[in-house]
Amino acid sequence: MARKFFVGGNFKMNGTVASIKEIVKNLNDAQLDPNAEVVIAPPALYLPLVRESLRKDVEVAAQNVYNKPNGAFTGEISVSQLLDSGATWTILGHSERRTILGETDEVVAAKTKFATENGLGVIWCCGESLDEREQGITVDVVSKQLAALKAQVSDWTRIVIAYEPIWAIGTGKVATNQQAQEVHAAIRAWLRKEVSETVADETRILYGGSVNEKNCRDLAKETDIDGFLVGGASLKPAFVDIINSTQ
Ligand SMILES: O=C(COP(=O)(O)O)NO
Repeated sequence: MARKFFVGGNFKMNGTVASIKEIVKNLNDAQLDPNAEVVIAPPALYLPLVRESLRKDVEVAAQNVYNKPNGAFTGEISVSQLLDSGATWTILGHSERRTILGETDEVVAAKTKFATENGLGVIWCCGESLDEREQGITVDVVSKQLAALKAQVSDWTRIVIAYEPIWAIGTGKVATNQQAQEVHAAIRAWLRKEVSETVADETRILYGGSVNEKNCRDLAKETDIDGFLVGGASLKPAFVDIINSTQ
C-alpha cells in the first residue's frame, strides 16, 4: 500500500517570535506538495502563535509531553494543553532527550502510550550512537528500543517512526542511502515479525540526520524511507524543497 510521504520539522530549542513568524510566512507563501503530510515542531511556547497563523494544511507538533493528565508536575506540559494549543502531534524519544535528559526506552514508551491514547500522534525517534554503529550493533540497538515500545503500546496507527542515527544529527554527515535503507528495512521487518503485516506495511519510517535540500531527493527514492524528520534545515527557506522532494 502507498504510505503518505511525511516531513517533520524539528526546530529544537531554536527561534524567536520574529524568526518563527518568518518561517511561518515562508511556508504560507510556498507551493507545497499536496501529497506530503507536513508537521512542524516549534518550541512549545510558540505553539499557539504558530497554529493561529500557519496554513491549515500544515500541522504543528510538540517536541515532548508528560504522561499524566495534569497536576503538580512543575515545568511539564500535558497532552490536553498541547491539544488546546493546536498541536496534533508530538515528537518523543529524540536522542537529545535520551542522552542529555536521560529518558529511558521505558519512559519514552510510556509517554508514547499516553499520548496516542489521549489524541496526539507521535513521531517516535530511535537510532544508534557512532560507537554502536562501529560495533555493528545498530539493528540490535534499534530493535531493543522498538521492543520497549511494543511492551506498552497496542495501537500503532498514530505512530510515525523516525530513525535518526545520532552520529548524523547536526553533524553534516548524512547517512548514505544504503546505510539508511538497511536500517529502515530492518525496522519494517521487525514490525512485520513482532507486530503485524498491516503495521509493517502502513507505518511511515522517516529518516533524520543532516537532511538538506541537496541530499533529500536521493534519499526519498529508497523503498523504506517514507519521509524525513529535519532539524537545522527546517529553520531555513530550503525546508520547502525537502517537503517537495518527491515531486
Ligand atoms: O535531530 C534531528 C535532525 O537534526 P539535523 O537535521 O539538524 O541533523 N531531527 O529530529
